[in-house]
Parts: sequence; C-alpha cells; structure tokens
Amino acid sequence: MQAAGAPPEARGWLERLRDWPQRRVADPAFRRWAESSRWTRWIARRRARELFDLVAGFVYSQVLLACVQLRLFERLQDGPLDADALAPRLGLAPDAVRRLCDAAVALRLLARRSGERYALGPLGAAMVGNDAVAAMVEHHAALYEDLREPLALLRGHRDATALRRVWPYAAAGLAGGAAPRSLAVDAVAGYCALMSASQPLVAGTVLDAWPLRRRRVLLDLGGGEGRFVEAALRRHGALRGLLFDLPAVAARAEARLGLAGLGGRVACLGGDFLRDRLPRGADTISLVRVVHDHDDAAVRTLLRAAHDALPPGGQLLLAEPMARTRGAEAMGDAYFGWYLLAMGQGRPRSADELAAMLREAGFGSVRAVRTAVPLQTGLLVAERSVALD
Ligand SMILES: CC(C)=CCC/C(C)=C/CC/C(C)=C/C=C/C(C)=C/C=C/C=C(C)/C=C/C=C(C)/C=C/C=C(C)/C=C/CC(C)(C)O
Ligand SMILES: C[S@@+](CC[C@H](N)C(=O)[O-])C[C@H]1O[C@@H](n2cnc3c(N)ncnc32)[C@H](O)[C@@H]1O
Repeated sequence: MQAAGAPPEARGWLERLRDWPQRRVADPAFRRWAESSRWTRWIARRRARELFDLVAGFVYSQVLLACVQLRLFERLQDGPLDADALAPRLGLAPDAVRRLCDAAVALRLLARRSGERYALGPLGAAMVGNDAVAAMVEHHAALYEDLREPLALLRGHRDATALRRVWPYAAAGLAGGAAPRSLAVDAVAGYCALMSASQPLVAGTVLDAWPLRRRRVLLDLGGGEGRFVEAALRRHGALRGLLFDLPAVAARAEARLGLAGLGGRVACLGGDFLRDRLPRGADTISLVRVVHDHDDAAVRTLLRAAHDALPPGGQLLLAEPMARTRGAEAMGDAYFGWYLLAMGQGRPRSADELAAMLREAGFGSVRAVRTAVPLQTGLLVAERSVALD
C-alpha cells in the first residue's frame, strides 16, 4: 500500500489510471480544448453546471427558504396562479413575486403555465404538507450563521456557535456548559420541537423496513418527545414502550404521550445515557438520530451499555442518515459532516463503520437493512447473541 500523497511515479498503475482524467482537466489548456471540441463539450457543460451549483448552493437554499416562509407551495396546491393573484396573498409586490417564482421555476420547485401563471413543479410538489423538511429549512439560519467562516470552524476557533445554542447538550463538554442532565425544560424545547417536526422523515421509513412484530418492549434511547415510540406503539398494539432521554426531555415526552393517550403503555425515564445505568426489561432498543451526535468514545460507551441492557436475542435498531450512502454521498460527509462540526461534536459514520462499532460493543450479528429513502435514514439491526458473549 502506498502512503497518501506519494509522488505519482510511486503510486500503483490503477490509481494513476483513475487519476489521469482529473490531471488532464486540471490543465487550463486542456479545458479550453475540451470546451470547444464537439466530442467533449457536453462533458464540459455538465461539469460547468455541477460546479456552478456548488458556487450558487446558498442562493438556491434561500429561494427555497423564501418559498417555505411564504407557504408558497401550499398556496399553489389548488391550481396555478399568476403574480398579480399571488401578490396580496404573499404580501409582496407583483415584481417581487415574479422574481421569486421565476427563480423557483428555474430550480424546478415551480413550473410555468400559460397566461404567465405559476404551478407546482416536481420538487415543490414534494414540499406540500412536508412540515418535516420545512422545519429543517427554517432552522438552517443557525447553521449558515456558523458556516459563514468555514476555516474558523475547521480550526476549532468557534466555540460559541449558533448550533450549540440549538443543541445545548453538545455544549456540555465546554467550560461553563451545563451538564446535560441538568438542562432546563425550556433549554431543550427548541430542539425537541425540531426533532418532533422532522420525525416523519424517519419513523415510518424505519418501521416499514423493520416492523417490530413479535417484539414485546421497545426502549427508545434519546427518544426525544416520543414520536418514534408513539409510531411504533400505534403500529403494534401489543408492544409496550420505554423512553430514556435527558430529564427535561423525558418530562416533555411523558406529558405529550399522556395527552396522546399512550401514557399507560409507555414509561418515560430521565437520565444520562453515557453515565447512568440503562433500564432493563426491553427486548428491543432503538437509537434514532442519536449516534451521529457523539464522538467515538461516547458512542463506544453507549453501544456497550445498550448491548448490556438487552437480553440474549435482543435487538438494537440504529437508524440515522449514514455517510457514503450510495446516491446520497453529499448528504453524509458534506451536509452532516459540517452540520455536526458546527454543532461541536459527533460525525456522520458509514454503515460499515457503525457495524464495526456494534460488533466491537459485543453484538453477535449486524445487518444493514435497506430503507425506502436512504437519504432520510439508514438502518442497521444488531442482535445480542443467544450464546453467552
Ligand atoms: C403522477 C405521475 C405521472 C408521475 C409521478 C412520478 C413519481 C412517482 C414521482 C415521485 C414523487 C415522490 C414520491 C417524491 C418524493 C420525494 C421525497 C421522498 C423527498 C424527500 C426529501 C427529503 C429531504 C429533502 C430531507 C431533508 C432532511 C434534512 C435536511 C435533515 C436534517 C436533519 C438534521 C439537521 C438533524 C439534526 C439532528 C442531529 C443534531 C444531527 O442529531
Ligand atoms: C438528535 S435528537 C434525536 C431525538 C429522537 N430520537 C428523534 O429522532 O427525533 C438526540 C436526542 O438524544 C438526547 N440526548 C443527548 N445526549 C444525551 C444523554 N447524554 N443522555 C440521554 N439523552 C441524550 C437528546 O436530548 C435528544 O433528545
């Protein structure tokens, strides 16, 4: 194996072959030739468009944000409207409506119809009633504030990031940060609401991929306000639930699940899953959008504790967006990689890395389960061996 960064002549022929096109493209004279040749210019145009999308990504995001804030997609649900009809409903001048809608058409959020009317486009249609994605889009103000100076983030110069205020348990390791266990109910309200609103991206996808038939008790670790446990209990009438989260969050879950009429089937327990003994009695444990929040040492502690809390044959479901997801690579290492950098802890991990950590924690078998939309969540199911381990 060659050391990374080895000189070209020292590298294997296969690697040099693979890198050859990029070396050619990196030469401005080659690019000039390839842009004008009839055989290659389609590739040049496609690369130009892809690169332009990276340059302009923030602008596109803000067009989407404006549409979400104005509830534009819902307003077009009953049929196309022109700028004059939209203007009073959006509280904008007709020219501003056209500016927004033309941009949205270019991004396939909207589509143009005769009579200068605007209709839902293929991407805008998928946003109608999609409160989960809308909530994510709206909270990105904090992320973008932190990303304004990417090098400061990379160099670790930004302790007081906006995202750390959104996720106060991530600030717990910092000087002056509260221990997660002592966070107040209103300190967790913001992220609990965001997680509740976005849980529809996850719960149905996970439970479709891995129904909890024949499972008796589900313990949802870091279960937030209980949306996942609620979805599982509603699907499986005989299932009972346990929810474990920080005390302030568990209290919110208990109140919400009680109002939802599930108080008799779920117990909500407050504690710190990195320091406290986990409750016993569950044959299934779920970690939904929890592991990527934590650094490797904490994940090892958590997975080992989950393993020890399960009986032989017990199952652990680990569901979260995963790095290197085929077809959604940018979601993992680019989006979540930088989101978690700004948040101050954790990292996205690939299914293979997570599987290795699960085995290291003692699980005898680990399988990757395909979900309908892997961009929204991947899923690993690990089983504690029946034989003594
Ligand atoms: C009818 C005819 C003739 C043709 C139709 C053709 C057809 C079949 C079209 C398909 C239509 C369809 C089903 C579209 C589906 C679209 C979907 C599923 C879109 C999904 C989009 C999901 C998105 C954009 C998800 C975004 C998620 C984000 C940004 C999540 C962020 C999560 C964060 C920040 C979590 C934070 C938690 C922490 C701190 C990391 O732990
Ligand atoms: C990103 S949220 C996910 C919530 C929920 N599972 C979901 O998918 O909607 C992570 C959850 O882990 C909880 N959490 C973080 N650190 C914790 C700790 N040390 N002990 C217990 N819960 C913790 C947070 O309070 C939060 O509810």
